[in-house]
Amino acid sequence: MKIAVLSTNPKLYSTKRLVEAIRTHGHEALVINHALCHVMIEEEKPVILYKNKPVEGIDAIIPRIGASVTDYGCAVVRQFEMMKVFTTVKSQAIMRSRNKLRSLQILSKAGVQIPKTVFANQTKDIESLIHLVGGPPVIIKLLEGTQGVGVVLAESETAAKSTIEAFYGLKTNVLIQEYIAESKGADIRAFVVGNKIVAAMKRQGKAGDFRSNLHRGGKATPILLTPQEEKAALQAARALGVRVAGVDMILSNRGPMIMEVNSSPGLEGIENCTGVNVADLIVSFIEEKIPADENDTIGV
Ligand SMILES: Nc1ncnc2c1ncn2[C@@H]1O[C@H](COP(=O)(O)OP(=O)(O)OP(=O)(O)O)[C@@H](O)[C@H]1O
Ligand SMILES: [Mg+2]
Ligand SMILES: [Mg+2]
Repeated sequence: MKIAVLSTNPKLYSTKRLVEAIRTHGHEALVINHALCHVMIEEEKPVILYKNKPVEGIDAIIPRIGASVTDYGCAVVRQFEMMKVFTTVKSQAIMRSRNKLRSLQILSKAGVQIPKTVFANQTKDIESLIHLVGGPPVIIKLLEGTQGVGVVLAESETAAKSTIEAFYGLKTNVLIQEYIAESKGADIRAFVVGNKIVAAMKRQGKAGDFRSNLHRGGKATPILLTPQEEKAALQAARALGVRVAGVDMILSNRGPMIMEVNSSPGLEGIENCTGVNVADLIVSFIEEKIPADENDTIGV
Protein backbone atom coordinates (compact mmCIF):
# COMPACT_ATOMS: atom_id res chain seq x y z
CA MET A 1 0.00 0.00 0.00
CA LYS A 2 0.93 3.61 -0.36
CA ILE A 3 0.16 5.51 2.83
CA ALA A 4 0.53 9.28 3.21
CA VAL A 5 0.95 11.12 6.48
CA LEU A 6 -0.52 14.61 6.17
CA SER A 7 1.82 16.77 8.17
CA THR A 8 3.34 20.21 7.84
CA ASN A 9 6.64 19.03 9.26
CA PRO A 10 8.36 15.70 8.47
CA LYS A 11 10.69 16.20 11.45
CA LEU A 12 7.97 16.01 14.09
CA TYR A 13 8.15 12.96 16.36
CA SER A 14 4.66 11.69 15.43
CA THR A 15 5.26 12.12 11.70
CA LYS A 16 8.61 10.32 11.86
CA ARG A 17 7.20 7.45 13.92
CA LEU A 18 4.27 6.95 11.55
CA VAL A 19 6.56 6.94 8.51
CA GLU A 20 8.79 4.39 10.26
CA ALA A 21 5.83 2.15 11.14
CA ILE A 22 4.40 2.31 7.59
CA ARG A 23 7.79 1.17 6.21
CA THR A 24 8.19 -1.55 8.85
CA HIS A 25 4.87 -2.97 7.66
CA GLY A 26 6.27 -3.14 4.12
CA HIS A 27 4.25 -0.25 2.71
CA GLU A 28 5.35 2.85 0.88
CA ALA A 29 5.31 5.96 3.07
CA LEU A 30 5.16 9.58 2.08
CA VAL A 31 4.65 12.85 3.91
CA ILE A 32 2.34 15.36 2.27
CA ASN A 33 2.21 18.90 3.59
CA HIS A 34 -1.51 19.61 3.42
CA ALA A 35 -0.86 23.35 3.71
CA LEU A 36 0.90 23.20 0.34
CA CYS A 37 -1.74 21.11 -1.44
CA HIS A 38 -4.10 22.67 -3.96
CA VAL A 39 -7.51 21.17 -4.32
CA MET A 40 -9.16 21.18 -7.70
CA ILE A 41 -12.88 20.72 -7.92
CA GLU A 42 -14.40 19.76 -11.22
CA GLU A 43 -17.47 17.79 -12.07
CA GLU A 44 -16.95 14.21 -10.85
CA LYS A 45 -13.20 14.56 -10.75
CA PRO A 46 -11.67 15.68 -7.48
CA VAL A 47 -7.92 16.27 -7.79
CA ILE A 48 -5.24 17.23 -5.31
CA LEU A 49 -2.15 18.98 -6.59
CA TYR A 50 0.99 18.79 -4.50
CA LYS A 51 3.95 20.82 -5.71
CA ASN A 52 1.95 21.21 -8.93
CA LYS A 53 1.65 17.47 -9.59
CA PRO A 54 -1.55 15.48 -9.12
CA VAL A 55 -1.44 13.18 -6.09
CA GLU A 56 -2.31 9.70 -7.28
CA GLY A 57 -2.26 6.10 -6.17
CA ILE A 58 -2.63 6.76 -2.43
CA ASP A 59 -4.44 4.00 -0.53
CA ALA A 60 -4.73 5.68 2.85
CA ILE A 61 -3.97 8.92 4.64
CA ILE A 62 -3.17 9.62 8.28
CA PRO A 63 -4.14 13.27 8.84
CA ARG A 64 -2.07 15.15 11.42
CA ILE A 65 -3.75 18.52 11.13
CA GLY A 66 -2.46 21.25 13.43
CA ALA A 67 -4.91 23.63 15.09
CA SER A 68 -3.63 26.56 13.04
CA VAL A 69 -4.70 25.03 9.71
CA THR A 70 -7.85 23.13 10.69
CA ASP A 71 -10.09 24.54 7.96
CA TYR A 72 -7.68 24.16 5.09
CA GLY A 73 -6.35 20.83 6.35
CA CYS A 74 -9.90 19.51 6.55
CA ALA A 75 -10.63 20.68 3.00
CA VAL A 76 -7.66 18.59 1.84
CA VAL A 77 -8.80 15.57 3.88
CA ARG A 78 -12.29 15.96 2.41
CA GLN A 79 -10.82 16.00 -1.07
CA PHE A 80 -9.05 12.69 -0.34
CA GLU A 81 -12.38 11.31 0.91
CA MET A 82 -13.98 12.38 -2.38
CA MET A 83 -11.18 10.51 -4.17
CA LYS A 84 -12.24 7.43 -2.13
CA VAL A 85 -8.95 7.31 -0.23
CA PHE A 86 -9.19 5.73 3.22
CA THR A 87 -8.53 8.15 6.07
CA THR A 88 -7.89 7.25 9.71
CA VAL A 89 -9.96 10.29 10.72
CA LYS A 90 -12.65 11.87 8.54
CA SER A 91 -12.67 15.61 7.95
CA GLN A 92 -16.02 16.02 9.67
CA ALA A 93 -14.70 14.33 12.82
CA ILE A 94 -11.65 16.62 12.85
CA MET A 95 -13.84 19.70 12.50
CA ARG A 96 -16.16 18.57 15.28
CA SER A 97 -13.39 17.69 17.68
CA ARG A 98 -11.64 21.02 17.18
CA ASN A 99 -14.51 23.06 18.46
CA LYS A 100 -14.94 22.54 22.20
CA LEU A 101 -18.55 23.75 22.18
CA ARG A 102 -19.61 21.56 19.26
CA SER A 103 -17.82 18.57 20.82
CA LEU A 104 -19.48 19.02 24.18
CA GLN A 105 -22.90 19.26 22.53
CA ILE A 106 -22.31 16.00 20.67
CA LEU A 107 -20.88 14.29 23.75
CA SER A 108 -23.78 15.33 25.93
CA LYS A 109 -26.27 14.11 23.34
CA ALA A 110 -24.49 10.74 23.32
CA GLY A 111 -24.86 10.49 27.09
CA VAL A 112 -21.17 11.00 27.84
CA GLN A 113 -20.50 12.66 31.19
CA ILE A 114 -18.96 16.14 30.82
CA PRO A 115 -18.40 19.04 33.23
CA LYS A 116 -21.36 21.41 33.41
CA THR A 117 -20.67 24.08 30.80
CA VAL A 118 -22.36 27.29 29.63
CA PHE A 119 -21.81 29.30 26.53
CA ALA A 120 -23.35 32.66 25.92
CA ASN A 121 -22.96 35.23 23.24
CA GLN A 122 -21.31 38.31 24.79
CA THR A 123 -23.98 38.82 27.43
CA LYS A 124 -23.84 41.62 29.99
CA ASP A 125 -25.24 39.32 32.66
CA ILE A 126 -22.01 37.48 33.38
CA GLU A 127 -22.86 36.81 37.04
CA SER A 128 -25.72 34.50 36.13
CA LEU A 129 -23.47 32.54 33.76
CA ILE A 130 -21.01 31.98 36.60
CA HIS A 131 -23.83 30.82 38.85
CA LEU A 132 -25.33 28.54 36.23
CA VAL A 133 -22.27 26.30 36.53
CA GLY A 134 -22.32 26.39 40.32
CA GLY A 135 -20.46 29.62 41.11
CA PRO A 136 -16.72 30.23 41.54
CA PRO A 137 -14.15 28.77 41.15
CA VAL A 138 -14.91 28.29 37.46
CA ILE A 139 -12.91 27.33 34.39
CA ILE A 140 -12.98 29.67 31.39
CA LYS A 141 -11.95 28.25 28.02
CA LEU A 142 -11.40 29.50 24.54
CA LEU A 143 -13.35 27.46 21.99
CA GLU A 144 -10.27 26.41 20.07
CA GLY A 145 -7.42 26.50 22.59
CA THR A 146 -4.82 23.77 22.70
CA GLN A 147 -1.91 22.65 24.88
CA GLY A 148 -3.57 24.26 27.87
CA VAL A 149 -3.28 27.75 26.40
CA GLY A 150 -6.59 29.57 26.68
CA VAL A 151 -7.78 27.69 29.77
CA VAL A 152 -8.12 29.86 32.86
CA LEU A 153 -9.06 29.00 36.43
CA ALA A 154 -10.90 31.91 38.02
CA GLU A 155 -11.03 31.44 41.77
CA SER A 156 -13.40 34.25 42.70
CA GLU A 157 -16.45 35.82 41.14
CA THR A 158 -14.52 39.07 40.53
CA ALA A 159 -11.69 37.21 38.79
CA ALA A 160 -14.18 35.23 36.68
CA LYS A 161 -16.14 38.33 35.75
CA SER A 162 -13.12 40.39 34.73
CA THR A 163 -11.60 37.52 32.74
CA ILE A 164 -14.84 36.91 30.83
CA GLU A 165 -15.22 40.65 30.23
CA ALA A 166 -11.67 40.80 28.90
CA PHE A 167 -12.38 37.98 26.42
CA TYR A 168 -15.66 39.60 25.39
CA GLY A 169 -13.78 42.88 24.93
CA LEU A 170 -11.58 41.07 22.41
CA LYS A 171 -14.77 39.82 20.68
CA THR A 172 -13.94 36.30 21.76
CA ASN A 173 -16.59 33.93 23.04
CA VAL A 174 -15.66 31.50 25.79
CA LEU A 175 -17.00 28.43 27.56
CA ILE A 176 -17.59 28.67 31.27
CA GLN A 177 -17.26 25.37 33.02
CA GLU A 178 -17.61 24.01 36.53
CA TYR A 179 -14.21 23.45 38.09
CA ILE A 180 -13.57 19.85 39.05
CA ALA A 181 -11.39 20.53 42.08
CA GLU A 182 -11.11 16.87 43.10
CA SER A 183 -9.10 16.10 39.93
CA LYS A 184 -6.25 17.98 41.68
CA GLY A 185 -4.50 19.08 38.51
CA ALA A 186 -4.45 15.56 37.04
CA ASP A 187 -6.14 14.13 33.98
CA ILE A 188 -6.11 10.92 31.97
CA ARG A 189 -5.18 10.64 28.31
CA ALA A 190 -6.63 7.50 26.75
CA PHE A 191 -5.34 6.67 23.30
CA VAL A 192 -8.02 5.06 21.15
CA VAL A 193 -7.34 3.22 17.90
CA GLY A 194 -10.46 1.83 16.21
CA ASN A 195 -12.61 0.55 19.04
CA LYS A 196 -9.82 -0.24 21.48
CA ILE A 197 -7.89 1.67 24.09
CA VAL A 198 -4.28 0.93 23.18
CA ALA A 199 -2.51 2.98 25.85
CA ALA A 200 -3.36 5.29 28.72
CA MET A 201 -1.49 7.65 30.96
CA LYS A 202 -2.19 9.88 33.90
CA ARG A 203 -0.83 13.39 33.64
CA GLN A 204 -0.19 15.45 36.73
CA GLY A 205 0.24 19.19 36.36
CA LYS A 206 3.33 20.78 37.81
CA ALA A 207 2.98 22.11 41.36
CA GLY A 208 0.53 24.98 41.51
CA ASP A 209 -0.92 24.43 38.01
CA PHE A 210 -4.46 23.08 37.62
CA ARG A 211 -3.60 22.11 34.02
CA SER A 212 -2.06 18.72 33.46
CA ASN A 213 -0.83 19.30 29.89
CA LEU A 214 2.66 17.92 29.27
CA HIS A 215 3.39 21.08 27.29
CA ARG A 216 2.81 23.02 30.50
CA GLY A 217 5.29 20.92 32.48
CA GLY A 218 2.97 18.08 33.54
CA LYS A 219 4.39 14.62 34.32
CA ALA A 220 2.98 11.40 32.90
CA THR A 221 2.72 7.88 34.30
CA PRO A 222 1.26 4.82 32.55
CA ILE A 223 -2.04 3.53 33.93
CA LEU A 224 -4.64 0.86 33.33
CA LEU A 225 -8.12 2.27 32.96
CA THR A 226 -11.05 1.04 35.02
CA PRO A 227 -13.90 -0.44 32.98
CA GLN A 228 -15.91 2.73 33.63
CA GLU A 229 -13.08 4.95 32.33
CA GLU A 230 -12.60 2.73 29.29
CA LYS A 231 -16.27 2.86 28.49
CA ALA A 232 -16.33 6.66 28.76
CA ALA A 233 -13.28 7.10 26.50
CA LEU A 234 -14.57 4.72 23.81
CA GLN A 235 -18.04 6.22 23.93
CA ALA A 236 -16.59 9.74 23.51
CA ALA A 237 -14.35 8.80 20.56
CA ARG A 238 -17.25 6.99 18.90
CA ALA A 239 -19.71 9.84 19.43
CA LEU A 240 -17.39 12.26 17.63
CA GLY A 241 -16.39 9.70 15.01
CA VAL A 242 -12.69 10.07 15.76
CA ARG A 243 -11.19 6.64 15.08
CA VAL A 244 -7.65 7.51 16.16
CA ALA A 245 -8.17 9.68 19.19
CA GLY A 246 -6.54 11.09 22.28
CA VAL A 247 -9.39 11.26 24.76
CA ASP A 248 -8.82 13.50 27.78
CA MET A 249 -10.83 12.98 30.92
CA ILE A 250 -10.71 14.08 34.50
CA LEU A 251 -11.86 12.09 37.48
CA SER A 252 -14.65 13.70 39.42
CA ASN A 253 -16.64 12.51 42.43
CA ARG A 254 -19.37 11.67 39.91
CA GLY A 255 -17.06 9.47 37.82
CA PRO A 256 -14.89 10.16 34.76
CA MET A 257 -15.73 13.33 32.84
CA ILE A 258 -14.66 13.86 29.27
CA MET A 259 -12.80 17.10 28.59
CA GLU A 260 -12.12 16.68 24.92
CA VAL A 261 -11.29 14.29 22.11
CA ASN A 262 -8.13 15.15 20.15
CA SER A 263 -8.18 14.07 16.51
CA SER A 264 -4.44 14.49 15.84
CA PRO A 265 -3.10 13.28 19.18
CA GLY A 266 0.67 13.44 19.62
CA LEU A 267 2.52 10.14 19.87
CA GLU A 268 5.61 11.26 21.75
CA GLY A 269 4.12 11.62 25.22
CA ILE A 270 2.08 8.42 25.12
CA GLU A 271 4.76 6.22 23.51
CA ASN A 272 7.51 7.41 25.83
CA CYS A 273 5.34 7.06 28.89
CA THR A 274 3.77 3.66 28.19
CA GLY A 275 6.30 2.01 25.85
CA VAL A 276 3.41 1.04 23.55
CA ASN A 277 4.18 1.24 19.84
CA VAL A 278 1.13 3.33 19.00
CA ALA A 279 2.34 4.19 15.47
CA ASP A 280 2.47 0.49 14.65
CA LEU A 281 -1.08 -0.03 15.92
CA ILE A 282 -2.34 2.83 13.74
CA VAL A 283 -0.84 1.17 10.66
CA SER A 284 -2.34 -2.20 11.67
CA PHE A 285 -5.69 -0.46 11.99
CA ILE A 286 -5.41 0.79 8.39
CA GLU A 287 -4.54 -2.73 7.22
CA GLU A 288 -7.56 -4.14 9.03
CA LYS A 289 -9.91 -1.51 7.66
CA ILE A 290 -8.87 -1.72 4.03
CA PRO A 291 -10.08 -5.11 2.83
CA ALA A 292 -7.28 -7.45 1.77
CA ASP A 293 -8.57 -7.78 -1.79
CA GLU A 294 -8.25 -4.03 -2.22
CA ASN A 295 -4.57 -4.26 -1.27
CA ASP A 296 -3.88 -7.06 -3.67
CA THR A 297 -2.79 -5.55 -6.95
CA ILE A 298 -1.66 -8.83 -8.53
CA GLY A 299 -3.49 -9.42 -11.77
CA VAL A 300 -4.99 -5.95 -11.85
N1 LIG B 1 -13.42 21.82 34.26
C1 LIG B 1 -12.19 21.55 34.65
N2 LIG B 1 -11.92 21.24 35.95
C2 LIG B 1 -10.65 20.96 36.36
N3 LIG B 1 -9.58 20.97 35.55
C3 LIG B 1 -9.76 21.27 34.26
C4 LIG B 1 -11.07 21.57 33.73
N4 LIG B 1 -10.94 21.84 32.41
C5 LIG B 1 -9.63 21.70 32.12
N5 LIG B 1 -8.92 21.36 33.20
C6 LIG B 1 -7.47 21.10 33.22
O1 LIG B 1 -6.85 21.92 32.22
C7 LIG B 1 -6.23 21.10 31.19
C8 LIG B 1 -6.41 21.75 29.83
O2 LIG B 1 -7.77 21.80 29.47
P1 LIG B 1 -8.29 21.30 28.02
O3 LIG B 1 -7.86 19.91 27.79
O4 LIG B 1 -9.73 21.58 27.94
O5 LIG B 1 -7.48 22.34 27.14
P2 LIG B 1 -6.63 22.23 25.82
O6 LIG B 1 -5.95 23.56 25.77
O7 LIG B 1 -7.49 21.88 24.71
O8 LIG B 1 -5.57 21.12 25.99
P3 LIG B 1 -5.05 19.99 24.94
O9 LIG B 1 -3.64 20.35 24.62
O10 LIG B 1 -5.14 18.74 25.76
O11 LIG B 1 -5.89 19.97 23.72
C9 LIG B 1 -6.92 19.75 31.31
O12 LIG B 1 -6.11 18.71 30.83
C10 LIG B 1 -7.18 19.65 32.82
O13 LIG B 1 -6.02 19.21 33.51
MG1 LIG C 1 -7.56 20.41 23.00
MG1 LIG D 1 -6.71 18.67 26.86
